[in-house]
Amino acid sequence: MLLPLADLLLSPDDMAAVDRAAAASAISSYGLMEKAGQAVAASALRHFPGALRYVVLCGPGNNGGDGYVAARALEQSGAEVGLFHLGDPKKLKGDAARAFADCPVVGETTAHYLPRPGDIVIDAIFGAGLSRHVPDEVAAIISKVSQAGLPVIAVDLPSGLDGRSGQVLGAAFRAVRTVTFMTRKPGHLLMPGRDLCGILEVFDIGIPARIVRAQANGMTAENTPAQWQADLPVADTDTHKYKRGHLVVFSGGASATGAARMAAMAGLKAGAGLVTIASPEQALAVNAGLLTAIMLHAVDDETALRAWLADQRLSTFVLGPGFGAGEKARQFVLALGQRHLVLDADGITSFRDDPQPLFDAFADGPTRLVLTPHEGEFARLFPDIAADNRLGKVEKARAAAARAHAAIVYKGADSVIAAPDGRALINANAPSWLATAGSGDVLAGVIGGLLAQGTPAFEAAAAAVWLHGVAGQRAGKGLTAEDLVAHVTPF
Ligand SMILES: NC(=O)C1=CN([C@@H]2O[C@H](COP(=O)(O)OP(=O)(O)OC[C@H]3O[C@@H](n4cnc5c(N)ncnc54)[C@H](O)[C@@H]3O)[C@@H](O)[C@H]2O)[C@@H](O)CC1
Ligand SMILES: [K+]
Repeated sequence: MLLPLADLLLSPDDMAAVDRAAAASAISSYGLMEKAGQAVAASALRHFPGALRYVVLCGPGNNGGDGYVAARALEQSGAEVGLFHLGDPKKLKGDAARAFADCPVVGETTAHYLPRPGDIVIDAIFGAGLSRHVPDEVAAIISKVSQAGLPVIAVDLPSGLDGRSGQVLGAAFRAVRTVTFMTRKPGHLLMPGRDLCGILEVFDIGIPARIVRAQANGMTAENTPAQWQADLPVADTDTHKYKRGHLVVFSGGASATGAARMAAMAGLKAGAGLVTIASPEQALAVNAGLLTAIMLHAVDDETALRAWLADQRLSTFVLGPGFGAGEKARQFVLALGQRHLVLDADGITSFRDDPQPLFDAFADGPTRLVLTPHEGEFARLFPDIAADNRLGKVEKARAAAARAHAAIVYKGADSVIAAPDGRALINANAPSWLATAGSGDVLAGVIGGLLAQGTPAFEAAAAAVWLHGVAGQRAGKGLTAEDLVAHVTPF
């Protein structure tokens, strides 16, 4: 499927390839820089019309080049402009050298910048080309500007932010606005990058969409309905409940049943035709007392589970919420055969020392396993991937998905959903108050509910994360997991 251009996320390397391809197709690269710098100046004038001075900080590459164009445009608008270079501007090359030569403002070295009240700082020090920790000199300017409390407009990316991973390389500006070009980068959505960018503006500087698409690998995007809407179950009028799938949620013991009930209710609300809680005998009474629309079945051990599994209509399972980590969880998971499974929380932890049998059990055919680890659980299942500092959250989730033959929901404020084939989506609709006890149980249930209705694993996981975010927005601040369940609605 052709993803909307606005949803695509290009890594800095992809974007550099776009630049080269644009230049190779006779598009003027200086023309692009001109439009980029003009867009920055326009944004500064529009959003900060009362600035006493626009201070443009220019670095040694094309990000600095955009800054020189912006300084010229601001000067030509009649505004007061201060220009400061990092290093010797005579050493600039290519388009940046030309932008410097075309800039009428006389600048001085960044070390001489003294913040004044009323300054608006335009950060054009580093953008997509930042390749290592910022030098001390830049860290010092960042801290000077932040201590003065001045508003910062970042060109492309706040300097110090890694556009691929969203991580800070040494130190980074905290911008009130970031003006970027053509498409966003993963670092604009991943944390802490998303917070450091402030309000993001994406300007079309005129690179044809076909060039952007050809260079983007098409594999990384924001999680939006366009990615999975077509794969969601369609409610046709002659549907009966068995056609809409039978979801089973495993319950913990008598003192730990709430999580499973939350997941089961969420699965039902996401549209599963039937939902059963598989409960230990000792917890049947407490579960029965608190359930209405959800069925109950006693399952105490692996033998009972295997006998029950003769019913082929039991298509999808959720194991983890409240279940307790240990050998019983492992046995149950490995008994499921060709079924679909959402493995969450304790279920994930149960495989911490020996995950390979889990990965092997779900290796064949279309993806049947969805894993929903938060950061700690991710490190238990994929310790080497978690510890690899060269990888950002997207690359980590992608590597884990390929290894586990599973759709991965790597949870957080910036949940990443990844598929074994390399597709990855970054979710950005979750309100901060969604991080509450039981929230993960609801998410696991929604994924299960969609899987049970035949939505493919990656799409079910991505849609569920998005629906979960919407439910959180609707439930509002101070929500409990029960409120969240009440606000889950199918798309
Ligand atoms: N993507 C596009 O289509 C366009 C991009 N443009 C701009 O071009 C920028 C990318 O330009 P560049 O690739 O030149 O990259 P940058 O300008 O971000 O930085 C590269 C320069 O910084 C140096 N550098 C990198 N990390 C450093 C560190 N930690 N300490 C000291 N020096 C360091 C490099 O050696 C190089 O000289 C974008 O961010 C954007 O602002 C625009 O000019 C117009 C078009
Ligand atoms: K910048």
